[in-house]
Amino acid sequence: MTKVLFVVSECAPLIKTGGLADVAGALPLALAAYGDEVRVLLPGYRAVMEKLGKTKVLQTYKDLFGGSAKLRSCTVAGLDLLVIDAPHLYDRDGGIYSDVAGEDWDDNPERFAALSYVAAIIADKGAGTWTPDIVHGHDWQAGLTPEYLQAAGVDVPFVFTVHNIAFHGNTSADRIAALKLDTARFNAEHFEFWGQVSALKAALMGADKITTVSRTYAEELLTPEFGIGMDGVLRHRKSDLSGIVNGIDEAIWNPATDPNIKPYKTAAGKAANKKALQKTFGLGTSNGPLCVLVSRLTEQKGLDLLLEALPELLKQGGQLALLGSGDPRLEVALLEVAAGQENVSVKIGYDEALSHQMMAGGDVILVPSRFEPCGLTQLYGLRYGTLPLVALTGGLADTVINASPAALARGVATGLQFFPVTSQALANAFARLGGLYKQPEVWKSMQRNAMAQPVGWETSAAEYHAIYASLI
Ligand SMILES: Nc1ncnc2c1ncn2[C@@H]1O[C@H](COP(=O)(O)OP(=O)(O)O[C@H]2O[C@H](CO)[C@@H](O)[C@H](O)[C@H]2O)[C@@H](O)[C@H]1O
Repeated sequence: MTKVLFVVSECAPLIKTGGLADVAGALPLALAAYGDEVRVLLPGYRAVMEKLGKTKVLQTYKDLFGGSAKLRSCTVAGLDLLVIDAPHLYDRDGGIYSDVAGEDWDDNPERFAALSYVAAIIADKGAGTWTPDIVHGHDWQAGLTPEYLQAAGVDVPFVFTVHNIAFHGNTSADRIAALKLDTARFNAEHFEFWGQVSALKAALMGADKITTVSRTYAEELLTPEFGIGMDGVLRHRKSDLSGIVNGIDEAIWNPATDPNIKPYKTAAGKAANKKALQKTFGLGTSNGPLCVLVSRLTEQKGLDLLLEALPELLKQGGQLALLGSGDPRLEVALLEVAAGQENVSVKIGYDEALSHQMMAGGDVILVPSRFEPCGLTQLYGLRYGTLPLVALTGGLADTVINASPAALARGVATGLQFFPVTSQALANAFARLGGLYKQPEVWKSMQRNAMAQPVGWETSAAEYHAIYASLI
């Protein structure tokens, strides 16, 4: 049994802004099946503290980056949590990374340095009677952990997973002392990146093993196009880098038992959900496929490509129901298109229950991302018989079997992929989609394939387990 400390800035069902939280909430439970014991170290944001119930105080810190703090332990939804109760860092209005106006918190470097700093204390002194054999950090928020481990002289292996390389956690060099970092290590071998402090670089240089969330993305990361400045560092660490595809929590995402929908065991049960979804989105009926999209609205997700290719979908009789929030300009652009099209409906906001209803009621889940380390919504789609139409990139390349003539002839297709990732290629894919939708037998067989594809955590949890075992 390996004891693993997850260090992560969000974790479902306590706090979620995106896929990172899903992974942090589901992987510990999947690892338990392999005998690994995971505790999740998480900042005590106001929304988290409200959900904790009874906790036990394991440690107190007089001065954790500007104020006193406590480490609390408790169990929520089967997850063993270690929560940093530090009101000066985490108890505030607004989002977990940004204020009410959407601006990043000025003290984000300190807020997440504190997370990494406490991780090193736990690796050193334990939390109660529990001491980790491995520390496993996720994304830049956990990135300074190896620096603090090193400073404390703690020799616990550190595994780092890249969920999204686009966020570097950079800050100016004049904060080195405030972040309790060692000036002597402000160099290219450690946490310096183009004259700045980079939490991501610290992790990539300091980790014993680096993983990312699909095999294709692990290869893409080595190229300038996808490495977003870190490709050189990653090429340097190539022998320690691997890709492990994400799974989904099959208990929460199960069309046969999902409390948010009219449950179904075969794709035939989707019809009633489609009707309900059209009503929710104010859409009429149509003879084409109902496409759904659930996403953070950022440049990464390719919404602009979708807007350009949309006329072809509508020409095929298709409909679009979209749920998302993020970039205000994208929000406005999407709402404007929806206002002028009876077959397009957009809801701005974050709505977990509605996202389930969209998986159940949609014919197609769209993921036109420019880059996608893994992607989770296409996996939900597969499980719900909602065929993914995705860009051929990252995890989308690894999890969807394109309806090519060969795949159709062999009866193995589960969705559609388009490449290059351009609006023209997406429009072509919509034309292909229209053709497939008009062939009910082909469509039904693709739905059966999709629903039969394994999308759980078993295989991937075994791969993480093997990495931990290789380090101790
Ligand atoms: N408005 C909304 N309402 C309700 N639910 C919403 C929502 N917007 C997004 N979601 C949910 O948030 C999650 C998004 O996860 P993704 O993996 O698709 O992308 P994300 O870029 O956040 O994750 C990053 O990390 C994950 C985890 O490793 C990688 O899969 C991914 O490629 C990488 O970019 C899904 O569970 C989705 O349903």
